[in-house]
Amino acid sequence: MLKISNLTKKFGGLTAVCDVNIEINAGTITAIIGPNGAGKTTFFNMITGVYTPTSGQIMFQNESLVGLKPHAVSRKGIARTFQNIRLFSSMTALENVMVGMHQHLNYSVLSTLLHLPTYKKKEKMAMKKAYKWLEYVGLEELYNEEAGCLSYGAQRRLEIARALATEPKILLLDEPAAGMNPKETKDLTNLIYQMRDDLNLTVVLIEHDMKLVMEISEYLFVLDHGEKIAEGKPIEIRNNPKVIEAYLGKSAVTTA
Ligand SMILES: Nc1ncnc2c1ncn2[C@@H]1O[C@H](COP(=O)(O)OP(=O)(O)OP(=O)(O)O)[C@@H](O)[C@H]1O
Repeated sequence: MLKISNLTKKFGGLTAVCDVNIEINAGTITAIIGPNGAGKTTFFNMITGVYTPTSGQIMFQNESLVGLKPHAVSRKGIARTFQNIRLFSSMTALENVMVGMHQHLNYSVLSTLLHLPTYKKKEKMAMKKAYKWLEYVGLEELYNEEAGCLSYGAQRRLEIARALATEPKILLLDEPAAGMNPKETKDLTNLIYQMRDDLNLTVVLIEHDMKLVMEISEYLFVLDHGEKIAEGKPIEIRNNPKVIEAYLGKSAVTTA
């Protein structure tokens, strides 16, 4: 579904992502892991059109994404959440999800300005759909609450609802469990399985919570200093000396 070849991103003299090759199959749950500064978010930013790669190719369902702006990538069916939650904090939960949908609703400028019946009808439909997504992530009772007043776990779920509202084929989650308590993390795990199974979604997550990653991922890619140092199933990654070294230093490998 997603084929990334020889992807590189340089920021001046720093190579944040270096010649990375990754393939992600439809309907899988995949994790991208690696120590801080390994290049994981930069990698997501290239897929989603935030950064243009210095070189390399990103093919999504046999179409190149390189050079597309974020809204165009989203229209192709790739949605994401952010490491630092990016909600409109003074808007309600429902309104935040509606924002996610608007790029898919084609209003003419005139119908928007004049609030013509077509505009009103589409807005009503959007509201219903947004509510459905809130229900899906278990936030329907909080639909009218300001996003900024929601608990941390609820805000992360709201970001997921907003991403789902764009009806993606692939969902990229950047540290979805960061700051969550164990109960919220467990609920998140169930939600990820549910999204894959009910919505046929391909899920790619960047995550530091190793327990979650090892439990949920079918396949993992490991980045370190911008390079892919390993890939495989959880059991292979857990025992890979290069991965242990990247996380814990060389001494951890020699003493293991
Ligand atoms: N816009 C930018 N300009 C310059 N350097 C950047 C930029 N974005 C990222 N970097 C650098 O690229 C490297 C990789 O950063 P990135 O955020 O992709 O790592 P990460 O694996 O997501 O880290 P973390 O787990 O801490 O979020 C880091 O050295 C970072 O400082």
